[in-house]
Amino acid sequence: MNKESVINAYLPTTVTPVADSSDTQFAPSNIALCKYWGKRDVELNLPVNSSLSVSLAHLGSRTKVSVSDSDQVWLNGAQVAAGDKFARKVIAFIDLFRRGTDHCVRVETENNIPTAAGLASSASGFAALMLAIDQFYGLNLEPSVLSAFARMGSGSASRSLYEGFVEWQMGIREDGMDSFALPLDVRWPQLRIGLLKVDTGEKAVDSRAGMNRTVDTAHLYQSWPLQAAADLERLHQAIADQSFTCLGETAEQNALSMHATMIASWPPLLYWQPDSVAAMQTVWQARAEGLELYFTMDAGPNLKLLFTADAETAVNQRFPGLEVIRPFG
Ligand SMILES: Nc1ncnc2c1ncn2[C@@H]1O[C@H](COP(=O)(O)OP(=O)(O)OP(=O)(O)O)[C@@H](O)[C@H]1O
Ligand SMILES: C[C@@](O)(CCOP(=O)(O)OP(=O)(O)O)CC(=O)O
Repeated sequence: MNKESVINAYLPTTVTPVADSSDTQFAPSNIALCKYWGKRDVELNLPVNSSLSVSLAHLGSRTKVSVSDSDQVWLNGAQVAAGDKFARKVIAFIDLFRRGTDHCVRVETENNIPTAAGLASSASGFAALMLAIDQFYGLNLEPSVLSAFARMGSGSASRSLYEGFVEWQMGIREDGMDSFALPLDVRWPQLRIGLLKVDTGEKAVDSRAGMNRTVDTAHLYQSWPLQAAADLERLHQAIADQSFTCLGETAEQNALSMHATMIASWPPLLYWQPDSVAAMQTVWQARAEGLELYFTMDAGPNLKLLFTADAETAVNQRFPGLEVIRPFG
């Protein structure tokens, strides 16, 4: 099944831009505590496993779509060349929705997180774009449909439609319309996330290519779906009990297990840099000294530290200048 045929079933045959649709739409970035790693359908971004994330509050993408004389994509105030991969992906996504009409669009987007550095810019980017498209064409789609459509842009974008804890159910349908995310009705005001930026340059192998390479070449990947299912269950329990130890241990082991499958692929994929490993060792040393501090990492060299409000001063002493996010305000 392709994206067009899935979307056709949910949209009118032609869509027209709404006259005064000039609002900018915001979507937060998110960091998975149980990762999405591997697809059962590459075209629709249908995952092998369900995943669970926490959104990064004010960090994310702001996007606006308007009518223009030519198709244009602007990122952080600069026009992106039409042939650039970034622009091509954005316009290809717009094309899924503007069938039957001949207008051109100007897409303006701002990321207040580094782009393509393993800090989940694709998640907030496609979620904000989906919200902007929904408004631009006056579609008024339900959140679950917005999430499923955003997933076709980038899997992790399905979770960036919401604040707080979010679960993306893998679903079983062939068209993937049961594969969308929903927020968890639980808050954890003491939770803190520290962004430890080791390198914010664009990574050589993006998540999509890294994920496909792992599924195709790593025998170790066979153990991943079981690990992810068990971790998801443990995270639900940890969140229900507000047990930070269980949350931190599960998230860290989940991230390291994902990285183990990457390292076991061919050619090998190692997103870590020496400073990433040094930071992990500092976290482990801090824990050995009694500080409740854990980390998670996506497909990149940067760490996201997990801790609670009472540990903030001690964490800052070990990681001076750390950018700290309060996901629940
Ligand atoms: N504001 C945005 N609007 C639309 N698309 C975006 C936006 N920001 C990023 N993207 C898309 O996301 C891609 C980067 O995704 P990639 O998965 O490589 O990195 P990441 O999302 O930063 O890292 P990860 O998903 O591993 O945490 C960009 O090349 C672009 O296609
Ligand atoms: C490691 C991850 O960040 C992978 C994210 O992958 P993407 O959502 O960027 O992949 P595509 O669906 O191919 O666009 C884990 C996660 O966010 O769950």
